[in-house]
Amino acid sequence: MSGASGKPALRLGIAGLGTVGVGVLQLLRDNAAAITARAGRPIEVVAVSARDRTRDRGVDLAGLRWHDDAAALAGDDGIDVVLELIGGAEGTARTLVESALSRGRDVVTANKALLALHGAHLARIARESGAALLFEASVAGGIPAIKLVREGLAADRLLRVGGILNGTCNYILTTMRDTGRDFDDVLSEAQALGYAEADPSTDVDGWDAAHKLAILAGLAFGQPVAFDGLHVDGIRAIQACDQHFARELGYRIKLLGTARRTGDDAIEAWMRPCFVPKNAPIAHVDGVFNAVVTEGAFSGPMLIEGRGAGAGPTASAVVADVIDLARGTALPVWGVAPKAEIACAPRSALGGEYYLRVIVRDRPGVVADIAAALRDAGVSLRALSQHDAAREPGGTVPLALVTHHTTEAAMISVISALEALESVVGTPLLLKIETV
Ligand SMILES: NC(=O)C1=CN([C@@H]2O[C@H](COP(=O)(O)OP(=O)(O)OC[C@H]3O[C@@H](n4cnc5c(N)ncnc54)[C@H](OP(=O)(O)O)[C@@H]3O)[C@@H](O)[C@H]2O)C=CC1
Ligand SMILES: N[C@@H](CCO)C(=O)O
Repeated sequence: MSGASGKPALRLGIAGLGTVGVGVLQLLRDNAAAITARAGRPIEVVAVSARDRTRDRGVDLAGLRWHDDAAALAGDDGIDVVLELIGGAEGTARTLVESALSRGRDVVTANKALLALHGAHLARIARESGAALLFEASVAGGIPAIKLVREGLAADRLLRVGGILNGTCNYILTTMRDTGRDFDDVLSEAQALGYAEADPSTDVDGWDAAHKLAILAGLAFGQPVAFDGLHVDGIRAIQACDQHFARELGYRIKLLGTARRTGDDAIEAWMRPCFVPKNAPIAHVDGVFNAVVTEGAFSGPMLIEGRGAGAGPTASAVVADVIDLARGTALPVWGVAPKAEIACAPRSALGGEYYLRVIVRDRPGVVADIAAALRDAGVSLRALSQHDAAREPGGTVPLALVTHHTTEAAMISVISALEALESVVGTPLLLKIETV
């Protein structure tokens, strides 16, 4: 088939017919005329694959070739572009993408784990074969984060990228803040509402957001980031008392990612819950919303907020990539010719102001012991607060400490010293204070 332009249709093969795959089919059908006009040619789905052929997916699959083995889409010569919408850094998704790229077939994917862990390798395959690999949907769903960093800011020297990159965590932290409820309780609600997976660890332990941060950092700094050096903390340790202290001290708690240039060939990158000043724009990105933050030497600071997940927003990003391919626009994976991976600074090299929450047995001398641990590590205190209403029947009570600027190495040594004290219960919680 060819369109009014006389150009042949771009033929798609879709692997994965879940939330995103079905969303793409629906978007391509519902918005076909506008998409054809923008792409300059028709876009046609010709083949699909998923695990269960018999499942009713609420979309009409009549006339589409079905592949039981998704990896076979890579060798289907009736396809111009493979859409990998299965997920996972290994297994069928990886095999399919590698195989399609090495045959010179263009690939569009929403798979952040695959890009974060194997992006350098995939970029090499794509470069050798001349295939394009596009992944707009892999970061922050419907927000055009990749286009912002790789194209919109292509002329700039980016100093920092990051943001709130996981809607599940942002929903949980926002609900904990607004209701005073505990993490486990709100997580169960998020699962019931379909925001969090039955196994929520990829989201709540910070990995999903860290994958997205690694991709943004790779684009911002023009070379893939060695993912195993990225410092990742999730939100499981946040308690209702931490939300209380945040409010009292003038902050909000956000799972925040930052990758920052620290030298010509050096970056720091971390994904962790942080205190952010309550008046900062990012403090008001709430619920399931995501925000992408950039800071350029020329463009200055920027924040874009939007929906980071769901069928519609994610499909919009996937199809935008398809339109680019239909127009003949495709850039190198990391925006420049492939380079070696860049390492992140170790955690001990990080620094800043910190919030430290300690559960203590409330008796004379406890604060003196804590002050001694801070003194011994050379850490200066800015504020101290006790949450008396949260006193447990056994006499334990949460204490919050806010430090002046110090090193993370010093805070790690403070925590070790505190854990050795008989008057300290459990593991203290350390959160970075980030002024974004
Ligand atoms: N959901 C979202 O909001 C977002 C998702 N993404 C990413 O998009 C991708 C897809 O996510 P999502 O749609 O939510 O996932 P789903 O779990 O909803 O769907 C996954 C699909 O992949 C199919 N599948 C699984 N294993 C295989 C296999 N071995 N061979 C063929 N098909 C297989 C499943 O088949 P079957 O249906 O038969 O079981 C299912 O149709 C992931 O990389 C995800 O991280 C990115 C941004 C947002
Ligand atoms: N699970 C992710 C969406 C997929 O990227 C989130 O909660 O933001």
